[in-house]
Amino acid sequence: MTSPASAARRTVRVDLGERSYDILIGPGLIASAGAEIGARLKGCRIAVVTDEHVAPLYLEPFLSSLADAGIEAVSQVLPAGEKTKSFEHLMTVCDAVLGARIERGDAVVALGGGVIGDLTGFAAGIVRRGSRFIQVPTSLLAQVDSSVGGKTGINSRHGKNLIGVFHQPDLVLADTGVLDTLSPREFRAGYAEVAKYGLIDKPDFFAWLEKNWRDIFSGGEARIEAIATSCQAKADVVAADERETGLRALLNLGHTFGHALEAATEYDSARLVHGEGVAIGMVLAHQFSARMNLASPDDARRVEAHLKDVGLPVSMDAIPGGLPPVEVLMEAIAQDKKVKSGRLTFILTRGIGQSFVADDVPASEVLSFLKEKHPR
Ligand SMILES: NC(=O)c1ccc[n+]([C@@H]2O[C@H](COP(=O)([O-])OP(=O)(O)OC[C@H]3O[C@@H](n4cnc5c(N)ncnc54)[C@H](O)[C@@H]3O)[C@@H](O)[C@H]2O)c1
Ligand SMILES: O=C(O)C(=O)C[C@@H](O)[C@H](O)[C@H](O)COP(=O)(O)O
Ligand SMILES: [Zn+2]
Repeated sequence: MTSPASAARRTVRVDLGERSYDILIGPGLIASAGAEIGARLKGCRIAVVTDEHVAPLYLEPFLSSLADAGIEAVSQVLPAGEKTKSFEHLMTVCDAVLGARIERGDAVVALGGGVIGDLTGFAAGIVRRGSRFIQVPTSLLAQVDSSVGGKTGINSRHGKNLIGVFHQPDLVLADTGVLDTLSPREFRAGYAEVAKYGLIDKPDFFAWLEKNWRDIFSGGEARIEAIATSCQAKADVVAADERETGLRALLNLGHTFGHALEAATEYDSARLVHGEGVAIGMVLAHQFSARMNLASPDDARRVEAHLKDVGLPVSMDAIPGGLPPVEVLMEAIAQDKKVKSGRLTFILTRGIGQSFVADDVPASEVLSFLKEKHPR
């Protein structure tokens, strides 16, 4: 794969019939948000939801871009971090949207990372039985993954993302300029989801990442190329299987283990964030595939080496503060949304870029594998 000639704005279309939408990718999109939104959603008012880290950096520029385009807006700022994906904050967002008399034809905007996107999208999906929704993702993770595809929701004490709806956005504005203020830890976490697309079914993209990841971290054309490639990969899967009846489950590579680890660390972002859980989960998925004689252990070592190179955690013992016993992880795994008739479904692999959906994975095998890997 070669780098593009210029870092100009890119557009990826998510093809879903009457619910199709564009993902605009490039620098300066917050400054031109008013014009982009005004051109598509004529005469709408807007409720913007953001978090306390993003608000001081980007709320005012976003609101003034709307004001310049003659769009009236209200805003709601929430605490940052995974714990915000809760009923309490869902209620706050619904109250703010209704209190501002945002109508169905108006729009609810998520300005922030995946936490704000998932929560706000859920609120937009249920307020007035479905309101228009715009994603303005500000983290790498949100730009390459969570802002696309319409999965929205909150966490439950029974597990991650267990309460939510599918609700597609009408537009995604991914301003790549804002990624310069993201912490290195959060940038790395988002990178795990970028690498995921290579590991699912794009071995050439994974090899390109192994070579070019430093350029992605430092910004410029390689970063935009990686974001656009990721969005296109996700858009293709979502267009083929919007509601995860089959193929879309591939996007869950590393997530069955990762979500169990997030639940086990009580969604404490100081200990583990989603992308870190996915990084550890993808290494575990490759190691488990090797243990089941589906793939070579060399592939698992290659995945581990690359994620370690970029500075991501690659094993459970990298999680600070210890973990509950394996049986607790197994309980979270049993609540995974891919479980069918009580049988576990995992995304396993035959090698780099050869992932597949494995139904009916024996729980006993998973348990003994996790016992080997658990730091105790
Ligand atoms: N719906 C989906 O398809 C999907 C896909 C992947 C992940 N997710 C969800 O997304 C969430 C993780 O998203 P995330 O990694 O963006 O976490 P996040 O929303 O917590 O954002 C990470 C941190 O970065 C801060 N931040 C965001 N943008 C910033 C910027 N430009 N400058 C400075 N700070 C900034 C945030 O305030 C936060 O502290 C998880 O809840 C995960 O389950 C959903
Ligand atoms: O969009 C999807 O489909 C995904 O699985 C993307 C994942 O990266 C994301 O973390 C998603 O929220 C997980 O979905 P879930 O259904 O396992 O909760
Ligand atoms: Zn994810």
